[in-house]
Amino acid sequence: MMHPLDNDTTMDHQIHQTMSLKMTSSSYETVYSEQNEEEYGGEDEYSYSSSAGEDEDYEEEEDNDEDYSSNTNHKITNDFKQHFVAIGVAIIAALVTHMHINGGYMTWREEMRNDWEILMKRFGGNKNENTIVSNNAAAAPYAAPSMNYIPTHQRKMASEKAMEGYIKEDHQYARKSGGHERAREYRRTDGLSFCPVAHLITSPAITAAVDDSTSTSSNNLEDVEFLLALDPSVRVLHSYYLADALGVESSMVYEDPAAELLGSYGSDVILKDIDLLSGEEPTLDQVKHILESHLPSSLVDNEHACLLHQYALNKATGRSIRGTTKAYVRPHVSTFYRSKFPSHSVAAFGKPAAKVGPAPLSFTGFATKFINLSTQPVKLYWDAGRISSGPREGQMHTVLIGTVQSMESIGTASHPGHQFFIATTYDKDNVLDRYTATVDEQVWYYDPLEDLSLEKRVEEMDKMTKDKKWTAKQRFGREAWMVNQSFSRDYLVKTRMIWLANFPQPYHDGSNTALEKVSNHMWPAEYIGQVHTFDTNHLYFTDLPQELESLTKQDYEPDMESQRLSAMEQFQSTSLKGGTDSDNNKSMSLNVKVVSCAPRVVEVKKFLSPVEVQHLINLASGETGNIPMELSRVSASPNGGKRMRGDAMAEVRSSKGGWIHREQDVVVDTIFRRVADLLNIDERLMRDHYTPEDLVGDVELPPTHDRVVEAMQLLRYDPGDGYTAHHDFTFPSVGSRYQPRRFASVLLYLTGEGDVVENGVRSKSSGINDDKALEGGETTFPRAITTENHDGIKIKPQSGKAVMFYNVLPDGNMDDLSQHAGEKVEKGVKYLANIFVWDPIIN
Ligand SMILES: O=C(O)CCC(=O)C(=O)O
Ligand SMILES: [Fe+2]
Repeated sequence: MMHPLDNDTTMDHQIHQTMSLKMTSSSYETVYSEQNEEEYGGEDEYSYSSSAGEDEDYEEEEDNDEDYSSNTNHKITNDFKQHFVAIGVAIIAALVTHMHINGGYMTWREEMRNDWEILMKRFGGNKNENTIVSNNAAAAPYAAPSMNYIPTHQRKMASEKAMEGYIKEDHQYARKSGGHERAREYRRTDGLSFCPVAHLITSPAITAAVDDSTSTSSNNLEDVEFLLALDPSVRVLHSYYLADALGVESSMVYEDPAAELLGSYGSDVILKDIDLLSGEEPTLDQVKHILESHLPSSLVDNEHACLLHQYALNKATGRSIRGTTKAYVRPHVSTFYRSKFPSHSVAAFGKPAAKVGPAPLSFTGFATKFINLSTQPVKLYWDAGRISSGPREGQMHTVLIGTVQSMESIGTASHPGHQFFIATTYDKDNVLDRYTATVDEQVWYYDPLEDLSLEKRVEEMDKMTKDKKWTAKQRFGREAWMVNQSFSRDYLVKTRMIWLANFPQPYHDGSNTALEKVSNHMWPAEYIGQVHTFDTNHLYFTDLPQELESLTKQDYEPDMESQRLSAMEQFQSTSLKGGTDSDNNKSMSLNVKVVSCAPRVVEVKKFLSPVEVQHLINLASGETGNIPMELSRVSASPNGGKRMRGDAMAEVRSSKGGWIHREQDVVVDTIFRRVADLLNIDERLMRDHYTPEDLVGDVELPPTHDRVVEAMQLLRYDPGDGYTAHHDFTFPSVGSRYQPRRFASVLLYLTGEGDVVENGVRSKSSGINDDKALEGGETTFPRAITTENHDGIKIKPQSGKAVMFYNVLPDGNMDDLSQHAGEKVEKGVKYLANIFVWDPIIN
C-alpha cells in the first residue's frame, strides 16, 4: 500500500522563493556545440498510447464511415453504457427525488423555490450513502499540493493596508493600493445574474437588464440557474458585490467592526436600509436608489441591485433567491474526433451520436476536498484499514493528510471507497466525523451544527455571535461555504461535474473582453489534433555567452532589458541548429497542438533548443546543482522503501529544493518569456511586482502583487522513480477575494525516450549505451476522455517538448480530469522542468 504525501497546510509555495542556483559556464561551448536539430529525432518519434497519437491519420480515415460503424460500434456502445453508469451515479445525489432531468428538473426547481428548509434537507443529504467500492480502493490518496497557501498574516496585512486607504483617503486610494490594473478590473461577481428572473420582471430597469444579458455559447458555457437561502446568502453575495466595487476582501465588508469603519459602505448599513423597504413590494429603482445613496453611482452594479431587490421582495415571504451564471458543459466525446466523427457524417450514416461513447476508464481516482465549518481546527486522516502483517499486524493504519483550519479547506486525491476521518488536533482518537469517498461525494463539509434544524442552527449561530464564540470573519466563512454548497448541487445537476472551486468565480467565455484580463487566455481544444500557432520574439539559444550571470531587478528596467535582449541576439536563432537564419528574423512561430480536450492538454514540440535543454540539465546536475539527484535518493515512505516523488518533495521542501528562478540567467529568463508567449500572457506578470505603466509614477507602490509564476522546478527521475496520479491545482481560502489557483502547468521534457545522459551530457543513445537510454517516464492523464483508451492518454518524453495543461475549466471550476502522473522510469534518466502558472491576480 502506498503512502500519501502528508499535506501540512503550511507546506506552501514559499519554497519557490528559497533558492537560486548559481553557476558559471566556462564549459558550455564544448558541451553545446555538437547539438543539432536531428537529435530530437523529428516528428515521427512522437506517439501516444491512445488514439490521440494517431491524429495524423485521422484525415485519411475521414471517409471510413462504413468501416468505423461496422467494426467498432458494438464495442463503443458497450463502453458507452458502462461509462454512462459512472456518470449516472455522479448525479444520483441530486436526482434522487427526480428521475428525469428535463421536465422533472424544472418542476423540482419550482417546488423548492419557496422553501429553504426543504432545500437544506435535500442539499444537506446523507453523506455516506451510495458508497461505491472499487478495485482500486486500496490505492492511497495522494495529497494535492498545498492548500491555503497565502499566509494569514499576509492576507491580514493586505486588508489592513486597504482599510488604511479607506480611512485616510477614501476608496480611490484603496482601490489603487489594492493592486494593479487587473485587480482594479477584477469582479468576482462578473457573470452573476439576479435580474433575468421571470417572476421578478416588474420594472423597466430590469427588463433592460434582461435584454442586455447575452447568452454566451463559446467555450461551452451554458446558463446554470441556482437557488440560494435568502438571509445568509444575500449577506454573503452582497459582500462579494461590495468587495468588488470597493476592491477589498469580502469578509471585510461583512464584519461588523469593519462595516463600522467603512461607514456608509458597510454591508450592514446598506442591508438595514433595504430592510426598511421590505413588506411594501419595493421597486428595483428604490433599491438602486439606496445603493447609490451609499456608494458612488459608478460602483453600483445592476446585478447587485437586482440581488437586493429579490431580497427585499422575498423577505416577507421567506422565499429563497434565484440567480444564473455560466457553467462549462463538457462536449460529447465524438466532437473530440473531428475527422473521425464529423457531426454531419454521424447523422448521415444514420447512427445516433450517442453510440460513439467515451471508453470506461481503468483509473478511478479523483480529487476530494474537506471543508471545516467548525470554529476549531481539525485534523484529517486517511483510514487505510488494518495492517495485515508484521509487528503492527491488526493495528489501524492511519495517515495524516493535514490540519484544516476553521472555515478553511484541504484537498487530497482519493479513490472510491477510501475512508477518511477527522479528529481534534490534540487527540487522534477523538473522532468527530467519518467520510467515505464515492464518485458523487468528493466534497465534504464537517459541520458540528449539521444535525440541527435550520431554525436551531440559526439560533445557535446567533448565540455564538452574541457570546463571541467566533469572529465575524468565521461567520462569513461559514456562510460563504454554505452558499457554495448550494451552488455546487445546482452545478452538479447542470454539468454532472463536481464543483471544486468557491462560488462565485469569473468565467472565461473565450471572447476578448475585460474578463480576459482577470482570467488567463485559454487555447481552445475543440478536437484532438487541432493546431494553434503563436509567435515569440524569444528565439532559440543555439550557443551561450561565456558568462551567465544572475539577473537583478535593475536588469528588468526597460533600458537595461532591451540592451540585454539585443546583446543576446548573436546567440539566438529561429533555427534549432543556429546560424542558418539568413533573414535575421526576430520572431518565430511555434505550433500548439491539442492532444486532449478533456482535460485540456496541448503540446509544443521543439519548444526548447538542445542548447537550452542541456543548460537546464547542467543546472539540475552540474557541479553547482545536483539538487534533483539528492531529491530522488530520498526514501521517506514507511512501506518497504517504495519511493514516490511525493515523499521526495516533502523532503526537498525542508531542504534546498530544485527550484530555479527566471532571474537565474538570461537563458532561463528567455525560457520564461517563451512560456509566457505560449500561455498568451504578459511576461511582466511573471515578474515580482507587475506595475502597469499607468501606475508607475513617483510613488513607490506597495508590494501588492506576487508573480503569477512559480520558480521552475527541475526534476530528475532515476529508474524506479515516478510520480503517482495527482492534481496540480490548489484550493484557495474561502476568504480570498481573488481565489488564485495554479491555472496551468507547463512540463518541459529535457530527456526523451532513448536519450542518455553521460557525464552530464544528453545525447541520443548510440546503441552501445542502450542500457542507459531512457525508457518509461511517460506523463499520463489517466482520466482523459477518449473513445478507445481505458488508460486515458500517455505522453512520451521527448527532449525539448513542452506540454501544457489547464488545471481549471473555463467556468472557474478546477478540472478534476487534469489529474496526471509521471510513470515510473524503467531505464535511464528522465529530466523534466516544470513551470506552474497561476491565475492572473494573486493578492
Ligand atoms: O513527471 C511528470 O511527467 C509529471 C510531473 C508532474 O506532474 C509535477 O511535477 O507536478
Ligand atoms: Fe503535476
